[in-house]
Amino acid sequence: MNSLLKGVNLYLIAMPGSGKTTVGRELAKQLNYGFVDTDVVIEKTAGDKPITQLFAEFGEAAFRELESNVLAQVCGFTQLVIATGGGIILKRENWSYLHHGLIVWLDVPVELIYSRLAEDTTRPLLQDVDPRAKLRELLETRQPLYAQADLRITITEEETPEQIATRVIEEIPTVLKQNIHPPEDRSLDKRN
Ligand SMILES: Nc1ncnc2c1ncn2[C@@H]1O[C@H](COP(=O)(O)OP(=O)(O)O)[C@@H](O)[C@H]1O
Ligand SMILES: O=C(O)C1=C[C@@H](OP(=O)(O)O)[C@@H](O)[C@H](O)C1
Ligand SMILES: [Mg+2]
Repeated sequence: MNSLLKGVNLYLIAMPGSGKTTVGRELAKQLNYGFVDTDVVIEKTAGDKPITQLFAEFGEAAFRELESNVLAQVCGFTQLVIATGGGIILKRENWSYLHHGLIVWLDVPVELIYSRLAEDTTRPLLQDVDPRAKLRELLETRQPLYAQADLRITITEEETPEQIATRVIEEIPTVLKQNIHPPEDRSLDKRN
């Protein structure tokens, strides 16, 4: 699979709590790829400030700016699995970066996300009086955007991160895009 992908990055998109970070780490291991989590890079860039603090101090718009900057940097590298933040799909400019690689949507039912994140305080957008309703509301706006992924992986409750990663890898050949060039081809593009 690694040779079939030829270094092309995988970008995981999905609702918060869908397992982008967890499955992404496992995917990288199975593919012998590097792993990057855009949220972690954002926190480091901001001097090790947690995402919740960045939202509280500077607001969501400032966070989104940082997120786009990080994505732009990361997509210059190859052989990476990139776990994005759930809202990365909101900005049109981000799609031009995501399309440098193969985009995978981890489609997880709201109820399963809710059960996973019930005790979690690290997702500022879900610190709501009714997090279940908030999740539904977020999904309603975002679903058409997530649906623009190259590959949709519908996830059930029983699957471990390892099993999901294996399934992603098995499905990649069905969607390898003609227009995705392995990194070594990019210089040829410039000459033509
Ligand atoms: N396949 C899975 N089975 C059980 N728990 C999972 C699975 N994937 C993720 N989780 C758990 O769900 C929570 C959210 O996962 P995370 O990887 O942080 O999601 P995201 O990065 O999409 O927000 C974490 O507590 C994680 O351990
Ligand atoms: O859905 C969102 O808008 C967000 C998701 C979070 O990442 P995860 O999807 O990894 O939870 C993080 O980027 C931030 O809290 C905003
Ligand atoms: Mg994450």
